[in-house]
Amino acid sequence: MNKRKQMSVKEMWKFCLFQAKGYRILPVILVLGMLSGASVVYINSFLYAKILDVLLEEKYRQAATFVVILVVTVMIVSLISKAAEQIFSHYAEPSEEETKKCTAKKAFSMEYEEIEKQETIQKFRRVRQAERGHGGISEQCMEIYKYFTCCTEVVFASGFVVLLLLQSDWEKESIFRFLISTGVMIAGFVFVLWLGDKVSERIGKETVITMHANEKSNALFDYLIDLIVSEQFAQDIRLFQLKEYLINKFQGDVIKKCMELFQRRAKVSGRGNGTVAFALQILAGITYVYIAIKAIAGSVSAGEVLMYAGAIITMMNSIREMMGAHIEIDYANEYLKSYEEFIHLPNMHYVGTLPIEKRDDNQYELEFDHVSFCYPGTETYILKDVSLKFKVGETMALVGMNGAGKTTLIKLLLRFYEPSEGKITLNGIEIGKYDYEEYIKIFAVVFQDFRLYHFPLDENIAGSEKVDEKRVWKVIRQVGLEERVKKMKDGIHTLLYHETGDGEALSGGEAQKVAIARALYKDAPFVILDEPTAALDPVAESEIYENFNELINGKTAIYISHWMSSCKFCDRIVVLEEGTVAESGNHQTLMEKKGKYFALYEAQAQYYVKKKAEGGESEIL
Ligand SMILES: Nc1ncnc2c1ncn2[C@@H]1O[C@H](COP(=O)(O)OP(=O)(O)OP(=O)(O)O)[C@@H](O)[C@H]1O
Repeated sequence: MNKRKQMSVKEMWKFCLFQAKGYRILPVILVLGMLSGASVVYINSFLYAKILDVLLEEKYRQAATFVVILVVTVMIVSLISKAAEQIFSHYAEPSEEETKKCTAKKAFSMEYEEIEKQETIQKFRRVRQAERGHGGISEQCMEIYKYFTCCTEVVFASGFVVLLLLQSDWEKESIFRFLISTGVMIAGFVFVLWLGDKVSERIGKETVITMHANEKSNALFDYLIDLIVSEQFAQDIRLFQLKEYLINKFQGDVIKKCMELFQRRAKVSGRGNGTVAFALQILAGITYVYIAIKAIAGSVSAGEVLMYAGAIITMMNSIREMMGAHIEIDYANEYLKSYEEFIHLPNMHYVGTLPIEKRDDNQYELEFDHVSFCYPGTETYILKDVSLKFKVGETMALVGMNGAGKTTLIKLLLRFYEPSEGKITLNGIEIGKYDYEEYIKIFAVVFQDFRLYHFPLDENIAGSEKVDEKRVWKVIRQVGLEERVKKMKDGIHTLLYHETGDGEALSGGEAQKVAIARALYKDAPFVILDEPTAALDPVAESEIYENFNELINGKTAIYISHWMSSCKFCDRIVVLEEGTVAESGNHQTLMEKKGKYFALYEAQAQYYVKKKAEGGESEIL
């Protein structure tokens, strides 16, 4: 494993200042909080010592005065410390939400190709994992705040130790003994601080290893939990009796390995913390002996014994807390690195800036010019030297066997991927040169594996919370869903499905109609329908075909289907075979040609033949 770079104190300070951007008061709050938080204990120790000393001297009035000073000072300083902490966390908290929003924004705006990559998924998981556990940005702020407070406490405690060392009665104590004991104490402190740093680094390393392993196991856990609540899988799990199989996955290797790492981390942490605690205890012992010697020699009073002992205990706690904070900071630092990396992942194809010319006549011409393509990381060409022109206002059917490359061709058109060879142009300009957001607006697409969101129906159709209700009703009517929607409990505002509340479920065909309605609502000049009627009943399907021209309303339409009779209404049919254009023409010419299209049509027709005149064509019902 590479040596990780720990966050230095300077970096921590810079981080706090970075967070304070826009809140100029924050560094002042930080310093005030640090000083007040660290001083409370020492004010206590100091004044207790004073009270004890004057009580022993039977100066009760003076003792009462010290008590009042103690109460008032501690109250004021504690209030300042708590207020500073609150203000700091108040400003740090929103930054957490901000990072979540930024992560989601980045993830949603990433190219499809990037989202498919394991590497990206892993980076995203890392960010999510850190957001879910420790390591968020606000937590980082609070840990740094805590770390600085502990450091200040240690500095104050060191001041007390120096005070203790200097409080010598030189007539009774030899300079030699003073130097030896001072040397031992300083060496002890330096050693404990060094040991604490090493141990926190080691535990930090283990934490990060565990965290990385936990990403995998969390991903698996999330998936398994999704399976439990998914209606889609609920049937299969019961029908195929997958209960045992899935329960075993909860105890699978990935999860076991993660548990082992958690145990190992606990061991390392237990051992490390134990060692530091032991070293601290020895150091405290030495210091107590030192204080006792001084007390016996009469160099320090009873109250001062109490004060120094209190300071030593506080310092031990501060060192322990400092270590804990350092581990958390280190861990959160790893998260922040992942976050930075993720947010700054470059966008590959979205670099184009040309605006799309707004045309009322929809004269947009798309062309595939000798396009070949293989998916990233593979060597098999899925499309080979495809040249195609999409004529304005034309309806074109794309047919071919499974895996012929039909959907791939559409994905290239939508810039989900870039062609490996050749180019795709819009009105003569390569599509990559256009601004992506504008480019994608000219397409309304229904994919075969479309998804509806578990949000209200109208928002699903409009793709926004701002809904033009008239238009929603229009497209609902066009796809034949009007009666169904009228029966829904909140009409077009009805929540779909159950994931985000008590929604209404749709049948597969109804969902497909909503997906088509969504495409129609977009009112884009290009309509792409990939197997748009696969889930529709025969009546709904024939209605869609009969009204197809009305539905697309003179737009350019690309239509993928395995149902050959539904291609007949298209102006042009393109047959893809193993990634190449095998044939192109209208139904009549292709049937007369008796080539691939004819073979596909006839293969289907034999089951649904209406009539077959001698030597003539069959007609699929
Ligand atoms: N993301 C991907 N990475 C690698 N290969 C892929 C990817 N997506 C699809 N393929 C491969 O590309 C080939 C063509 O797939 P495509 O989905 O374009 O076919 P299709 O003609 O639409 O098929 P169908 O009629 O079954 O929908 C398939 O062999 C498939 O395995």
